[in-house]
Order: sequence, then structure tokens, then C-alpha cells
Amino acid sequence: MANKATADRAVKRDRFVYTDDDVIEKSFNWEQMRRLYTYMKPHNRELIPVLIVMVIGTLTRLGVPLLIYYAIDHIILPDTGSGNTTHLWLLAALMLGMYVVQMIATHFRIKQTNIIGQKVLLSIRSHIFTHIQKLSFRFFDKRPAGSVLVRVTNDVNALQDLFTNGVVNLLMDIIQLIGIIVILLVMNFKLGLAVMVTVPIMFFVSTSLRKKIRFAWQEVRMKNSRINSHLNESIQGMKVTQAYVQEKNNIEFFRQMNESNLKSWNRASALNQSFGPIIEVTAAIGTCILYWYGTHLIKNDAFTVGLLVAYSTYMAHFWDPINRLGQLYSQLLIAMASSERIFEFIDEQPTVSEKEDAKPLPQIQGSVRFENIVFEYEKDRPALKNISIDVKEGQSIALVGHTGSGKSTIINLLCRFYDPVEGRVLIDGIDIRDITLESLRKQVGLVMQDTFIFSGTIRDNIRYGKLDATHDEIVRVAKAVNAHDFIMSLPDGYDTQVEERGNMLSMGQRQLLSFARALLSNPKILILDEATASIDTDTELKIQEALKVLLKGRTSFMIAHRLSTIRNADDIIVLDHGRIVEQGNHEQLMAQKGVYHGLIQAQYRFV
Ligand SMILES: Nc1ncnc2c1ncn2[C@@H]1O[C@H](COP(=O)(O)OP(=O)(O)OP(=O)(O)O)[C@@H](O)[C@H]1O
Repeated sequence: MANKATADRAVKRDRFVYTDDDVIEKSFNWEQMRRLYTYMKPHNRELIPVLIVMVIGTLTRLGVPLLIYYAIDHIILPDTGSGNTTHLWLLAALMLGMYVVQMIATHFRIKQTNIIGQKVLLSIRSHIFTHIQKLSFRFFDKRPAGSVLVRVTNDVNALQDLFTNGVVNLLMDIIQLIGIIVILLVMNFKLGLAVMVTVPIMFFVSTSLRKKIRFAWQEVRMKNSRINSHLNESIQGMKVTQAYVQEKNNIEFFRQMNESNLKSWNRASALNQSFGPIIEVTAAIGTCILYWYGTHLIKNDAFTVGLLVAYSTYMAHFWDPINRLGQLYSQLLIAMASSERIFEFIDEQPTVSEKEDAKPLPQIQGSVRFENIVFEYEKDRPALKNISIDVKEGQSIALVGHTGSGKSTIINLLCRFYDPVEGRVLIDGIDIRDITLESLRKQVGLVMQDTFIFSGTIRDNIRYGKLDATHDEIVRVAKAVNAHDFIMSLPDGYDTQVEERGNMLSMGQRQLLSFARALLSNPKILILDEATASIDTDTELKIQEALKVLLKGRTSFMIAHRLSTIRNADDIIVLDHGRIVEQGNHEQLMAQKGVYHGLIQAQYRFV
């Protein structure tokens, strides 16, 4: 009984497993900063006016307390002041002008830094996306689509704060802080030191608190990312969830995740809140010291009332930059962690790469030769063992075999999604590693079992095979593969919008569309991974006819599931555990009464 309960718990615990984000433990890393800066560099020119405006804004902010000091000591005070009200009015007007300048400067700075920041993020995002397009299948084998998405979205967004406010704010705060410290010390050295005595204490307390806050927010972020993964998976797998009546389980899991996220959020938020009072207390201590020691100095004629008021105004501006610099440090660490993940991604090199002297594949006849191919996806687990196949131009080859026997792997090597560990693949006698990938894939067409329909119109989806195709060409190929009639019966014909993955189309319709796409691109070698799902006889007939048109005059490789396709093939290759075990036409292989015979018997008993 106890064992069953333990087993149940284990099953429940293991049902949803999401990998966590990396923990931010890294400290500041200059090399990464330098790499991040390369994205900023093209915008240096745009940054110059922002920096000038920022300096003007900061200087006017620093100037205001000096005007106050002058007004009190030199105009207002009966002992030392002139009592000249015109001067007072002039000073007031000057002060107003300075506030206006500050306001305009702040507005301009925020607007421009946001624009520049967004441009930088855009170029990082584009760089990652462009890079992803070039990566080999091996990379995607190791990474779920979700984790790729997170890098392009979350990790790039995590850099937003740094690029939009961080850099300019850093300079502004440093200038403001240094300016205030210098002014305070120049006005009165001893008083300056006295009011700043709390700074190191505050710095120490806030640094340790910030560390806690950072980890607390990190926990929130991880829980958030787990919620996202679960959401993503739940939506994608909704059909299966409903079919297996797992909704309650799903909801309960989601509720637990949400609750745990809320708890972490509350904790992080409470820690964050405690930061304010610390600054306030420190600022209050500084102010007490100022008034206590300041009045003492005034009594001894070592200080003036005007200076005291100016001092207290500076003190009010003193803590803001310190606070912001602390926040910036946290931002920087978050950016470090994200950029590390981004760069790790960008540094990933395609395993299938073009040789430097790769030439474009000339117009081919279509003969293919697999020469003693050995291949493994993972070390010491060979997926293909010593495969040799000779295919003449225009021949059709059917690849058959049990699941996992290596059929798709052969196709993967022919498209050069992977390179063989041993042996060569030759097209018209040319090793495909010596030619450019683009020229290879232009002449080798691929029709996948899971026909991918992109969101857009039917026309766009067919045109994917040749982007500059005219409407007439599109209609011609659609007619040739028997797709025209069903397309015309859709609400907007060729302009009908199909949703992502083509959910509104039937399996057979999607197949016909993919045939039209392939026919339009007109490759000399065609690879076809036949859909396994059974379709009605009428569609089956249409597909058979379409296939005849599609295969005419081309060398073809088919992972065939339909008996009719297999029968029509010129040569059938039977694979078992990565080896070719039989080869010949249908009649020959049936007569052998070997693996092929067994497969046909088992699969087509009901045909
Ligand atoms: N991306 C991959 N990473 C690791 N191993 C893989 C990968 N793809 C396939 N394999 C392994 O390689 C072997 C051959 O797989 P392959 O996909 O070629 O089989 P198949 O004959 O096409 O199967 P099916 O008819 O089920 O599609 C299998 O053992 C499979 O587990």
C-alpha cells in the first residue's frame, strides 16, 4: 500500500518536468559587456546629443541650490543681504528657466534612450533569429522549441532596462553624485564629511539586502518561466489532454504553480519594500547631522543660513543617484546572465557547414549514390551501418522498414541536414559536402509527412516553393496535383487565409498543397515522406494521381506507407536496424518471403 502511494507520488511529480533557467551567480563580466557594446556601437552618434542634453540637465539641477544660497545670503538676510527685490525676481526667473531646461532635458533623454534602446534590442533579436536559421538539425535535436523562444524573447527583453535607461542613467548619476560631493566639500569640508558618514554603512546594509532581493526576484522569474512552459505545453497538447481527460490534473498543477509563484512574489516584494525605509533612515540621520552640526557652525560664524539651505537641498538629491546606482548594479547582473545565454546561443556553430571553396551545384541529371555510409546521432549508437545505394536519374526508390530502422536518416543525409560519420553521398558524382547548401537544397525537394502550413493564404503557402511564381503558375501546379478544385471550394479560393499549421485543412488537402508547393519548386530530386494516416478512397485516388504528376521525370526517394506507392517504385530498399537487408522490386521481394514479405503481411492484411 505504502509502495503504491510512493509510486503514485513519483508519477505525479514526474508528469510535468520543466528545466529551470540558469541561476544568476555570475558577477560582472567585462568581456560580455564589450560584446554587448558592439550592438550599441552603431548608435554612438545618436547617443551624443543625448549625452550633451543629459550633462546640461544635470548641471542645471546642480545649479539651483546655489541660486537659493545666493538669494538668502546676499539678498534676503537683513545682515548680509542687499534687500534688492529686482535681483530676487531675476533669480526667481532664472530658477524657473533652469527647471524648464531640466524638464525638457529629462523628456528628451528618456525619449531618445528608449528609441536607441529598442533599436539595440531589435538588432540583437535579428542577430539571434538570423543565426537560428543557419543552425543544423543537431542543435534543434538538443533543444526544445520553448527554450529557443525564451532566448529570443525573455532573455533579450531582460536587456531592455540596461539599454534603455541603464547606460545613460549611469553616467548621469555618476556626474550628479560627484558634483554634489565636490560642492558639499567645497562649501564646508568638515560638514561635508560629517553628513556623508552614513554612506558606507548604508552601502554595506543595502548591498547585502540587494543580494537577497536579487535572489528573491530570480526565484519569481524561474517560477514564471515554469508557468510559461506549462502554459505553452498545455495549449499545444490540448487535444491530447482532453482526449485523455487530464484537464483536472492540469488545472490543479497550474493552480499549485500559480500559488507558489504568488508566495515568491510576496516575499520578493516585501524585501523590496524594506529597502525604502533603510534609505529614508539613513537620509534622516544625514539630515540630523546637517542641522545639528550646521547650526553649530553658523553660531561660530563658520557657515551661513544660505549655505545650510543649499546644503539640505543637495542632500535631498544625494540619495537618489546612490539608490539608482544600486539598482543599476542589479540590472547589470540580470543582463549578464541573459547575455551569457544569448551569446552561448550565438556562438553555437552549425555542425553542417559549407566548405570555404564550396561551389554551387550545376543543373543536375539526378543520379544519387550513397557510398558506405555510417552515421550516428549519438556517439556509439549507429543509426546507419555501411549503407550503399546507387540510384539512376529518374528512378523512384521506396524506403521501407520497421519504425526506427533508419529511413528518415537516409533522407536527412541526402538533404545534408547531417553529415555522415563515414562514407559519402554523391549527386551526379559530386560529393554533396563540396557544394553550397543553398544550391543543393534548391535541387532536392522535400515533402514532409507532417505537411507544414504557414499562416497566410493558400497562394502564399504554395508559393513557398518559388517566391516569384505568378498566379497562373500557381494555378497550373494546383490543377496538376488535383488541389485546384478543393481550393476553389474554399471561401476565398487561393486567397483563403489558413491558420498556422493549417488546422482548417484536412490531412489529404494539406498533402495536396505540399505536392503543389514541391511541383512549383521543380526539383530534380524529390524526397517524399508519405503520410501514415489513412484517408478516404477518393482522396487516396487524387493523391495517387497527383503523385504520378509530381514524380514524373524526377529521381525520387519515398518513405512509403501505401502499398500502391511501394508497388510502383522502381526499387524497394528494405532497412532493418540501420542496415539494408533486402533490395528489389515488389514481386522479387515478395517471392523472397523475408523481412519485406513480413512487413507487407503485417501492414497490409486489411488492404
Ligand atoms: N535526432 C535524433 N537524435 C538521436 N537519435 C535519433 C534522432 N533521430 C532518429 N534517431 C534514432 O535513429 C534511429 C533511426 O531513426 P529514423 O528516424 O531514421 O527511423 P525511421 O525508419 O525513419 O523511423 P519511422 O518510420 O518511425 O519514422 C532510431 O533508432 C532513432 O531512435
